[in-house]
Amino acid sequence: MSKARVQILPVGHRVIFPGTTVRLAISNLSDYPKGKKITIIGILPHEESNNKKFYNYGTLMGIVYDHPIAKKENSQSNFFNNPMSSFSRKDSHIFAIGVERYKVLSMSEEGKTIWASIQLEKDTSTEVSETLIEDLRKSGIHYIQHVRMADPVSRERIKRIQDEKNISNLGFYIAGLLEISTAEKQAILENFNLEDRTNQIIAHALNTTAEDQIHDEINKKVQKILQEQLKKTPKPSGLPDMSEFQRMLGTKPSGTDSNDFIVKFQEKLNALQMPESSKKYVQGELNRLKALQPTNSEYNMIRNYIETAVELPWNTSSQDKNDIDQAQSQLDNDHFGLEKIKKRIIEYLAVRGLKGDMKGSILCFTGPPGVGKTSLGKSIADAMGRKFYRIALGGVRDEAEIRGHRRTYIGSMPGVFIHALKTCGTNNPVILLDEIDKVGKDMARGDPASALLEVLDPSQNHTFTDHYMSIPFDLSNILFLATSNVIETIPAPLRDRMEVIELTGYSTHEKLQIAKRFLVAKQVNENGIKFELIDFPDESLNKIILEYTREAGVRQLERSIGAICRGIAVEYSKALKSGNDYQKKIITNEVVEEILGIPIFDNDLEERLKSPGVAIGMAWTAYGGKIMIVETSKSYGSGKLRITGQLGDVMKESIITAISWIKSKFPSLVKHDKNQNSSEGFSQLDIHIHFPAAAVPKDGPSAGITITTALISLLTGIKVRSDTSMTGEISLKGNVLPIGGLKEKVLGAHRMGIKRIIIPERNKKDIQDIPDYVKSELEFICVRKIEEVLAQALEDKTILAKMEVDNPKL
Ligand SMILES: Nc1ncnc2c1ncn2[C@@H]1O[C@H](COP(=O)(O)OP(=O)(O)OP(=O)(O)O)[C@@H](O)[C@H]1O
Repeated sequence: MSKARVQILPVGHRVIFPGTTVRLAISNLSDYPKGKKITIIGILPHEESNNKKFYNYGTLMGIVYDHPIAKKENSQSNFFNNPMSSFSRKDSHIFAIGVERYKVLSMSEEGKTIWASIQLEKDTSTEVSETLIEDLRKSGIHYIQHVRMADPVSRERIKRIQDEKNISNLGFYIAGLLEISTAEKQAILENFNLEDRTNQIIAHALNTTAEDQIHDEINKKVQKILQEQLKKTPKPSGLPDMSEFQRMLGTKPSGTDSNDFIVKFQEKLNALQMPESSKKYVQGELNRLKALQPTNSEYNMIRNYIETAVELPWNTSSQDKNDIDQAQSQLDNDHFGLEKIKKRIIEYLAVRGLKGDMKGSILCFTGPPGVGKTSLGKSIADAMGRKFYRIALGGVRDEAEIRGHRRTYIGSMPGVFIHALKTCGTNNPVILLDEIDKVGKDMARGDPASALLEVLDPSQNHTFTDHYMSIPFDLSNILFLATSNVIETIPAPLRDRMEVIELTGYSTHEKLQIAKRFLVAKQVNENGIKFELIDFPDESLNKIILEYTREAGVRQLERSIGAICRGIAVEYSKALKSGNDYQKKIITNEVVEEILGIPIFDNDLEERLKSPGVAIGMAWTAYGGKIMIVETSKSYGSGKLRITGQLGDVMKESIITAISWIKSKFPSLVKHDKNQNSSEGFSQLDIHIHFPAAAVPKDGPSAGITITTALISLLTGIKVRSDTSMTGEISLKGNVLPIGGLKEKVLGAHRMGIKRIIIPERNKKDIQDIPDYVKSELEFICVRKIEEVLAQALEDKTILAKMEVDNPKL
């Protein structure tokens, strides 16, 4: 092997092959003058990861004057005959053509120039079959046609590939075109077995083509070439494994896992008991999958489809328990109280069990958050021995989320019901449609409510066809339940399909029982503490209920108990680590404050009603009933009325009505001291009426009597009782008119420690809906006229006598 000493031109991450021409940027052109002796340079690329480290093999280049692409073949053949015959220079670039590969023996730096003593290297084996040469040409042309076709010189390149007689140069030429990494190109350069290298180049050319997502047909050609290759050439050592190419191409040979899943799909499909027409459809898709190349854009989509289809529980169901006693004890074990609701659930389950189908209305648990709607659903599933799945409907705006996307859509998926069935693995789960009142109606993307209706309709749902699946699936074995916060916003056709079961908020007493019997145990367990090591006395649980939560349900209460348990868990694990004994921890009020911080709510109504002009009303909200304080104030002025607290129009009208009534009934009260003789009344005063929690919008007529009472209290200076709350609309004549949502309002007031409740006489009948333990702790005062309200609510009843004196005729 001939040795030489040459100047080295570092070329970064470029690998230049023998036989290829390149344009190189040169920093100092004068180093390469025409006719100067240095005419050969060594090109040595850096290793990709490290700019300082050169590869050991490079290509010896001759600098050429006439650019071979411009000067066509003559110059090139001249050059091959005599590399030093022609040189080119142009601006700060030179053109150079690769001649021979070399190995670096040693390197040295002299000033800015790098020198290396090198040894030229030739192929150790030069034997290649005609077919391999043909395959090389085909793969090169194929690569250009499908990856580099946009290049303006692609036709010349194809011609060159067709014409090149020197197989080594042909391979290097193709390798030079490939968009592969420096390391991969360098590996080709350093391969001195011609046949091996040729195979290597073919593999890269085909692999890159496949990566570029070319058409199916081309893949088939690729596959054919590879198969021929496999048959004709015994695998030389060092040649990458063909199956590896095929893996890269995504065309795995048989016997590998890509075929395994097809075989598995087929087996599963054969075993499935599903309608014949559906089976045929899935079989059709499976046949398509078998014929497709994995690189085809549809391949994965069809694969996912078949996977879903064969995994759906076409014929798998869980055995119903149908044991009413067991169902009753399951419900009792999971929930405190809720007797009426449990009774209705048991009836429902008994009827379902006898009829043997799931047709009939759907139970919809309605009520404030955290009152156990979801957990009742779970208990029902457990009682029946069925799987449970919750679908959060809140915010579903797109029909496709229910009915699935058509498969033409990229990233398409089945709808929530098919997904639920696949997850459950049985075709008769209990599916809870959570927050059915929040199902949006968005005309732009279909109507999810009507899609839902189809799912729930027993006359249609046995052939529910999800758009993604395209084949019907029988949903009639599913037991549907629903939850909602309010009934009013459930789309009417859906509401008609449901039997509404109302859950009201819990009283303080009930919350305490729920906490003691369920929540503490649950949280202690979830936080890894031993039950014997923690004691929650009633007093501290009550503290949490009253001072840290203000809710109808028990969600926040459960969270607070959880937070305390976590605090104790930290102490406990520290003690364990240091080997100390851990004494049973009693959660005193102090511990509660230590962990939860200072109390969030002060429930001292007495304090708030210390001055006249404040009265307690009651409001109904989707989150449960609550008390609503009305505050009023007066100042010298000109009859201005200011109302704050985000009130709706109806509520504002109540204020006007209240003022009119006061003006007509109480002329002397509204006269201001400053001008005793004026008959203008309010005209001497500015009145401000405020409803705290200003950020929450409020509306409705039921605050009428509360506003009137607050104003009378303000004008007379007589305080309103702090143990009394009220609700009722007021008419201009001072009649108290009935209101809605009494039960929730009363429960809300009861939670806040109210003892007396003033309600319209015509709402008396609603008292029966209020649980007995709440009734037993409350005094209900039913009224017809506002005068009765005042007599009951104000601390001093003499106001009534004053009214009569003031205006006996009215
Ligand atoms: N009566 C009860 N007895 C025992 N635990 C209860 C009772 N009511 C509620 N819980 C518990 O309170 C927590 C909250 O209940 P759940 O999640 O079922 O409320 P929800 O009414 O479904 O609320 P949302 O409307 O926000 O979904 C659960 O841990 C549940 O077990």
